Amino acid sequence: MELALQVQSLKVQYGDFTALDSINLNLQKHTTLGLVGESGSGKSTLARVIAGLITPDEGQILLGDQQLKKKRSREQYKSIQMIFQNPDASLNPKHSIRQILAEALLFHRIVDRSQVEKRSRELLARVQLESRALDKYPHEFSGGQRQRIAIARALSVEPSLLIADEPTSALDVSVQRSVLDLFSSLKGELNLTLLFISHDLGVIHAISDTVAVMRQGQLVEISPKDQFFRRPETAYSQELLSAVPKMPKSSSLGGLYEPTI
Ligand SMILES: Nc1ncnc2c1ncn2[C@@H]1O[C@H](COP(=O)(O)OP(=O)(O)OP(=O)(O)O)[C@@H](O)[C@H]1O
Repeated sequence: MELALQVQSLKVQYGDFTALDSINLNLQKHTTLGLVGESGSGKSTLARVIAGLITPDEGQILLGDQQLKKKRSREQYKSIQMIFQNPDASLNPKHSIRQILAEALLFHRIVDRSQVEKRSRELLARVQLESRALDKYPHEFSGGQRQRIAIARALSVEPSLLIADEPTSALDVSVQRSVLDLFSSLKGELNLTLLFISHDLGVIHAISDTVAVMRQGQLVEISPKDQFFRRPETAYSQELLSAVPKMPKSSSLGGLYEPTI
């Protein structure tokens, strides 16, 4: 299997504090890596370094076989897109959805001007929104709809890696499931390579092929999903799993996972 991403000996300091320490990680193309770990363990920092929003103090990142330099090219920035917990982080409130999508499509030269409208409609259909959304502004949508628009914007530039950092945790419980289902269907339809961060092990179980566990700035386990949920390698992973309450299968996202230990 081909690698989409390689992270090698990555280190990030915030002043004297080491937020990431000796991180090594490979991500296979067209697979989903679920990243878990307690609050403050460094998950968002790792996501931001990979997306090029933070410069690491040491180590390197390869996208495909290309090493990403400190100053990335426009093409390299485009290739890694990020979905944030709060969709407003990537949606300009002063721009209509038509402008938001057109800007991304044209800036990265994905299509020429004559194709923008058609492609924008297709993108909205992908995230299960109607074309009339194009004339509206972000504040006219619910949180779940705004997250769908942020997903459409990220997909518009055809990234080779999509990073989703807690993309459902700011949403009402009632819409979390539908946004998660959208990720699952996009994953299949578009053959996405996805780095998915969540503190919710039910969500991680539903979406991941591989699970990576962070603790205090280090990666302490990387295992195939089934192995992680059946026989976690470390005592820390076991602790995370045993903290999940048992729920009936149909009750909620948490019910997607029933602990077996
Ligand atoms: N800009 C910053 N300056 C200083 N310290 C920071 C900065 N950003 C994050 N940190 C610290 O680095 C550590 C890792 O933070 P990070 O946000 O990566 O963790 P996380 O695992 O994503 O946490 P959460 O699940 O709560 O989002 C935390 O201790 C945090 O307080």
